[in-house]
Amino acid sequence: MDTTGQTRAACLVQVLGADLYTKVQECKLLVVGAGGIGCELLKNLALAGFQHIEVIDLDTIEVTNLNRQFLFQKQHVGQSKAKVQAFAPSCAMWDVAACQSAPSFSLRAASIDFFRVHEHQVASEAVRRFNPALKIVAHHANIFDADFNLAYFERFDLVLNALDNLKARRHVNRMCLAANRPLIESGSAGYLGQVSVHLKGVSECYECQEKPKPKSYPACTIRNTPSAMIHCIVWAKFLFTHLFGVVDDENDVAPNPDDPELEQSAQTSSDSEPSAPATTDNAEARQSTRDWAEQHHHDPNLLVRKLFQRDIGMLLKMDNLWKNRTPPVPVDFDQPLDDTRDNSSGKLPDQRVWSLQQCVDKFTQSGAALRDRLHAAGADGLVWDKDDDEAMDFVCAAANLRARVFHLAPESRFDVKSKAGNIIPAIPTTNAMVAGLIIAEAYKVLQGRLEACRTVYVSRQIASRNKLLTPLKLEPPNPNCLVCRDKPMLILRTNLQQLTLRTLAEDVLKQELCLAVPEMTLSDGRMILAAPDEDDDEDDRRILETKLYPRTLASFNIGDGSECKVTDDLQGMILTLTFRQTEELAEDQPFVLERHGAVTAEPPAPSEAQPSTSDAVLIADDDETTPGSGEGATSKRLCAADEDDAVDCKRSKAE
Ligand SMILES: Nc1ncnc2c1ncn2[C@@H]1O[C@H](COP(=O)(O)OP(=O)(O)OP(=O)(O)O)[C@@H](O)[C@H]1O
Ligand SMILES: [Zn+2]
Repeated sequence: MDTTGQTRAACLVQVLGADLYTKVQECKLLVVGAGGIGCELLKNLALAGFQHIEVIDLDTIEVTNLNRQFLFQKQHVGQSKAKVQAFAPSCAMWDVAACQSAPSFSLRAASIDFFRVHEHQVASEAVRRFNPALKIVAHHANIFDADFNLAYFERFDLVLNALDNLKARRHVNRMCLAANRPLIESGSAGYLGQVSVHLKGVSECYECQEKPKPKSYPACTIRNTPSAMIHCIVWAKFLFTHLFGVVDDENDVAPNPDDPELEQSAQTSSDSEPSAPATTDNAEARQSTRDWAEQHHHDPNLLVRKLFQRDIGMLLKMDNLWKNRTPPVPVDFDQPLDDTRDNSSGKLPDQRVWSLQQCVDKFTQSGAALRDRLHAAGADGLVWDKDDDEAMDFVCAAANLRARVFHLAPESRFDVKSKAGNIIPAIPTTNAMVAGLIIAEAYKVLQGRLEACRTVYVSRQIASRNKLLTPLKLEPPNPNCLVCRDKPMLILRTNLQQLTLRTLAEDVLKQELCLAVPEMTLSDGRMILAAPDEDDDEDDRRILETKLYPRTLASFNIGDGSECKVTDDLQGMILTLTFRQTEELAEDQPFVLERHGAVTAEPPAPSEAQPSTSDAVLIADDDETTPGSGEGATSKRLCAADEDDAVDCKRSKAE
């Protein structure tokens, strides 16, 4: 077989039939995400004969992507994923000869062969002719950008998601519903994978079934009484953001004298022995760690003593906390630090557990480097990233120092990184299977064989039918879905005297409901929240931040039973929110959102064939909570997950 585009086309016509091949050629595709699945998908799309593709990805290529994102090579590190992808398949377009010469017919193996052979010729004209018709437009951008609006989505026949986070997936789902475009969703986590098809009015939308929320921990456990290494890691990440991120005292990790456990104990013991004062009279306890650090020029040598000696001393004074717990032991910096734990022999540096002295050294070295970077960054501050070595060293050292203080087993940098970065092993084979399944479903959508579309699960254990893949019929839309149901209504139960407009806008609307640019209008016509306008200047923003956001809902005359209309023009969402006054919510739960007027039809029962982990597959790699951008119902809880949703929850480089 020769390798001309013509031969390829002839083969495709034979395999697909002329009708479907024409549809494939004419189909305008949007691919969102150009990572592990996205790379495989793009290669498949090119080989499958698709000719009009736009791809959007906000990220740049990292060395850690190279082991499984085969369209990328070493020289691409630092470049836009979307742009390199757009270039690679059209230039290096699939040398069929290379495929055939591979010992087994493996396209991925062939691609590696191809790149090895043609590394310096990828742009050559000879190769270009393999698929001269393929046009890929690449956007190095965030799918939330206003440019990708309804009109943009309407330009496509089909949207394919290859994302890694819930927030972006939810957004694309809404855009596809608004534009009435079919969406094929995909995800993988280790050996598990999933592909699902979402057709407006025909099948469930991506949000018809609620997804599990990222794990969070009570703030008091994190600040005062950690009992597991993950608590120390969450603490260390908040410490990083508090010290080096945008100034926000919500992220302070200093001992918390308002721990409800202290109050309870104080009440129960009020008749007997008085509890030690919770150090509220201590000026240092009231000063934020960030202020303290700034006052001391972020001196890491002073900081390490404050955090692991003085602050621990403060915690020890809250003696009610230690009645039933082993009290922490501050690091004694005046004694030689115990260096006995050295299990390094034969292990890679990242797999070694740092000694106490090494932790202190790493803390001070990375702390000094981060301080300098903070000075250069100015008000924007730094954002934690597991692939930023200094940031990772800082978190690893701080978490391990805290672990030792609280008698917890220290962990290697490798283990801390997988927890802090919420790393889920990514297996290229699973990604390849998922990408193949996406194409199979795309063909059915193009043929209009909607009844033949399936949600397909890839599982490790061969299911009862002795197959790795479990296809399930699509479920009809959930009549209670907040997103695809007509005129959805919600009830917000909260203390209207306490809940601020900021919490409503940032935590309820943006975080919980995943709206991109929400607006709120009360039933008397007053608009209390407007989407930012291009003409908005600094003053407008300052007014929102300093005058409107801190106001309670009651101060806007919102009372029990008040209603407001919430809209999001970008996502085409309109919903009604009814406020209900309550003072009975738990301390760490400032509000509860409920569906109103829910249709009582039984939600579709999960099929037995569905792998129990299936839900997690699509979102298991998700971590949305951004310290500093509000944590929704978790505002008194601290999330294990990473900051910036989109770019975090990375998959590992393993396998
Ligand atoms: N809001 C968004 N807009 C555009 N692209 C996004 C958005 N959110 C996530 N993505 C992209 O989706 C892709 C998902 O790919 P994948 O799950 O393989 O993660 P990865 O970032 O490539 O891998 P790793 O996390 O291990 O570095 C990423 O390239 C990411 O940049
Ligand atoms: Zn729905």
